[in-house]
Amino acid sequence: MIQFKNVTKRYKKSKVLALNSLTVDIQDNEVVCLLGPNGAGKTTLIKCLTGLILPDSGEIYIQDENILLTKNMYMKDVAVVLEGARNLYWRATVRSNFHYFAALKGKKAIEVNENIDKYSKLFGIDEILNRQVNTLSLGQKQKVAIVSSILLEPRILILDEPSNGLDIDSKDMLIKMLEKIKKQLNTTILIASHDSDFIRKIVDRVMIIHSGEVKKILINDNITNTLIEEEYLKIVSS
Ligand SMILES: Nc1ncnc2c1ncn2[C@@H]1O[C@H](COP(=O)(O)OP(=O)(O)OP(=O)(O)O)[C@@H](O)[C@H]1O
Repeated sequence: MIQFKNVTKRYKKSKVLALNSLTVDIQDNEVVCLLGPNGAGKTTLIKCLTGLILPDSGEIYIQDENILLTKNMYMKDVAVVLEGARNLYWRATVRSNFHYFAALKGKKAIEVNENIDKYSKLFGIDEILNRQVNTLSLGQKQKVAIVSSILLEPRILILDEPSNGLDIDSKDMLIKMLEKIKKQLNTTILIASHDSDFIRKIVDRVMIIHSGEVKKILINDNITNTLIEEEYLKIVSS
């Protein structure tokens, strides 16, 4: 379980209170969407969870371990896929990217080759392993970015606007891919997205964030686009 307990972050330069005593739990193997307007605090929350910034106060737990005290949890357990596959080197091949990012987490090529084969086959990218990333379509890049992030089988996967720019087929492919990751790797998946149609097809819960607080949690029990949008507008305009 991931637990945010009274997490507060005020940026010194802008003096903006980006997280305001935010408290929320995310269960193991759950797919959760963070939905909120620009400036709501979604990226700040993700940055705190990945160790890129430290909150001013509060606690963040992964499996009962306070990660603000034991920073080694970040590298091992949390993987992030940035928007637009920005976490790939576009001039390198797919395989070189996999080796490079595994090396950053302390793994030699020989230690990840088995997982490269396994996950490339599972997600249908084995044919493009030797292609340079900049020759791939956006949908293929997104697949590669996700496979790169799960090679070391993280406990938590965070995706920032993963459906941006994808056509209907590629979005369906992404949904199937995330379902497989959830099922086969038991990963907890956190998605920041504004795409309500994509969200309703994949998530267990939607957390609506505004002014650095979780204002509402919707459980995905036959949730509709309209319901997500209505609840969102109610909170944003209140
Ligand atoms: N490095 C920074 N320095 C100063 N202020 C910042 C910084 N990063 C974010 N902020 C401010 O903190 C608030 C929350 O920003 P954050 O990026 O977390 O929002 P967000 O919900 O991710 O927005 P978006 O949907 O636009 O990405 C905003 O008012 C933003 O201007």
